Amino acid sequence: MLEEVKKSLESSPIVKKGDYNYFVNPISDGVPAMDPKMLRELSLVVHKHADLDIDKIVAVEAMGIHLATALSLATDIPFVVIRKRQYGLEGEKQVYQKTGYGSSNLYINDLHPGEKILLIDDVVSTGGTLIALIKTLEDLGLEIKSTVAVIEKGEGKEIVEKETGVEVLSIIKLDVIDGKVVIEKTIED
Ligand SMILES: O=P(O)(O)OC[C@H]1O[C@H](OP(=O)(O)OP(=O)(O)O)[C@H](O)[C@@H]1O
Ligand code: HPA
Repeated sequence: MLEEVKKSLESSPIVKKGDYNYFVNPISDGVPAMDPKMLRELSLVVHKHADLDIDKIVAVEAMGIHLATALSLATDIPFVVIRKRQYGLEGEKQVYQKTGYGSSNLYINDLHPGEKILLIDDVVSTGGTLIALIKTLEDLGLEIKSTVAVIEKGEGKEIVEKETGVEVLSIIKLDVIDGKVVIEKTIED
């Protein structure tokens, strides 16, 4: 399992965003094109390891959406997207997100106290995004049954777990070393 995913990640080009070494890959960017086999495989692995006793899958825009869609199709569980767009709907909650190379506001809609959720995103790196979201979702009274970051870059998972007390399920751990993606482990190893 995950051999194609590992190969694809290892061949990711690295681009600089300021000082930040940003890898470009189908999972995290949709560039180059995603092989559906790879997406199916990732969805299967999440399916196997995550707690799916949930009401909703919650995707983070933009690059959690395809992962949530694949999981939703495989499980028949509905998904909702935490958007970068503000709608001004009643109950909409704004969250400030800061990453290693930028920041923006995120907007939470259609999540209600007591609902059980799986939160999914493509990458955890500085942890800024997941920390802000987990804290807000808990304040809103949501029960986070699983938090999935398909790719764990550097110390992202530990940072989030230390700051929130919530476990992060990561499928592949990697780092960017000397201008290359180095895979450190996968959940299947
Ligand atoms: O752990 P962090 O340092 O917070 O980084 C992780 C976040 O960065 C990326 O999002 P980005 O804001 O680039 O948006 P995108 O999904 O629209 O590419 C990624 O999709 C995560 O949401
Ligand atoms: O290096 C990265 N590549 C793609 N997406 C990301 N999100 C945070 N860091 C990265």
